Amino acid sequence: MLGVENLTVRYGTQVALEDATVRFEAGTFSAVIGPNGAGKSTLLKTLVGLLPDPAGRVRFDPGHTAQNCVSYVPQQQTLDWAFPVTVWDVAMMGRTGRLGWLRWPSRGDRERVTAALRETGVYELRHRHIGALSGGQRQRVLLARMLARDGHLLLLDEPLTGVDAATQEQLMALLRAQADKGRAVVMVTHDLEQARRWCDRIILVNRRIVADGTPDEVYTPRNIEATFSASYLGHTHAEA
Ligand SMILES: Nc1ncnc2c1ncn2[C@@H]1O[C@H](COP(=O)(O)OP(=O)(O)OP(=O)(O)O)[C@@H](O)[C@H]1O
Repeated sequence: MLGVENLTVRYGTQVALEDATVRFEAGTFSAVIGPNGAGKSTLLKTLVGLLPDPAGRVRFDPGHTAQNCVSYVPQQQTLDWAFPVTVWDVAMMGRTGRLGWLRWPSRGDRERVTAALRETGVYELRHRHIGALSGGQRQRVLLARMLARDGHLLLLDEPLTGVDAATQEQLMALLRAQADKGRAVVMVTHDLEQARRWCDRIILVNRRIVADGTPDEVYTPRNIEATFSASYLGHTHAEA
């Protein structure tokens, strides 16, 4: 459905991602896993068109574009939760593409948003200001916006962060169901165990793609060490 070929992304002189080739298929739930600074968010942002791709390494199947098929859920902490809008407004952005009334929502839009808010369990909170939500509720609202958009490819950057165990289970089941309905779901996560339980496919990243396959294929001591060891040592020194 969508892939990158030999993708290298630099911020100035720093290489965030090097020679990455990966393809995401319909009906599959993939986890992108790696240490802090490994280039995971960079991969998602390139797929969704938020970073320039001068070499044209992002490839969609015919008829698909980032605009018509991708739903992207950024990291929660990158958003401005003080913005004066309600839960309903944010979910409606999934339909209209923006806040405000530049495009008046149709009845179909309102029905889709209602269904998405019910599916994620925040319909009762629809009139509430987004600043007055807990971390888990915020994540549900972002998922509602994603569902309302009806994309074929769902990209989520650390959806489990700041979410309690019971809510994590619900979110994972919801994403699994989306993949089972034929969507391609891609989640960045630090949680190796949740990824093993719910995902078909694991992609280990540490500036390069270290491994790509089923959890059993990918979770070998050698791959885990190649992905995490150097960075963990680096963090330990930095924090000491
Ligand atoms: N806008 C930017 N300008 C400069 N450097 C950046 C920018 N965004 C990311 N980087 C750097 O690129 C590298 C990869 O960052 P990225 O956010 O993709 O990592 P990540 O794997 O998502 O990390 P984390 O798990 O901490 O969210 C890091 O070294 C980061 O400091």
